[in-house]
Amino acid sequence: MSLEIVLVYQSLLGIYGDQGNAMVLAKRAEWRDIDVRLTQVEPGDELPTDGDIFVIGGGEDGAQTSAVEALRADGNIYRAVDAGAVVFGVCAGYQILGNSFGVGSDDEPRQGLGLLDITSERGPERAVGEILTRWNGRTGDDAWLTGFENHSGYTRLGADAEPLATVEVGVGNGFDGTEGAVQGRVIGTYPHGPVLARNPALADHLLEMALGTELDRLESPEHDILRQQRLAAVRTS
Ligand SMILES: NC(=O)CC[C@H](N)C(=O)O
Repeated sequence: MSLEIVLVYQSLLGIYGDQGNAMVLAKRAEWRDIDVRLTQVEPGDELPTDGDIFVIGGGEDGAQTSAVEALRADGNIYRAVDAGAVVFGVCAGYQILGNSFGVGSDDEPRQGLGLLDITSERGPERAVGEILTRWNGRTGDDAWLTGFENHSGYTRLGADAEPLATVEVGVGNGFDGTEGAVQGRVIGTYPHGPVLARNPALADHLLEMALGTELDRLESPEHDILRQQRLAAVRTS
């Protein structure tokens, strides 16, 4: 089995450490003896149309506008999604996957990529802090998702997108107690952390979607302890 992970536009969307999501995906695949290639693309480079998982991170309002313009001009993200790629966007990377986002200096809605049926606009107050959600459709300990959020934009879901999770602590999408969105193989979420380091089951879910096969669980007691610490911290905050 082989897998290409594509880390998109670190120069624009690299300030929240979400590149760690690409590293977590690569490591968890490697630990299972999957042949992994991690490709970084910057504005001006063409995105590979045959990438398996595209990872997009958080960034500032202006940078996310530049990123969406470059991605639209490139166009290959659409070809990759049509070919079955998984796309995972965090915060600004989540908002730009939607139909529009209005979080710039003038709050004017900017056109998104339209890969998720969501719209984002400035919320009543900036959401900053630890977030705890329950992953919809999952049970057990893996269903708890933790991270930290830091965003002004709040997000409404349209009919074609399903929420990823339900908020227990924090703001998430902001309007209705939901967090993140899923539409086919495109997933967006607000938490940083990196979120896939905090929530390995979500990382494995992306790998399984991309590979089209179920993966064996990886035993990692250190990660389990770290995860329990993060869960305890947010529950008592
Ligand atoms: N952390 C982020 O990526 C922030 C995204 C966006 N600029 C907002 O404030 O909503």
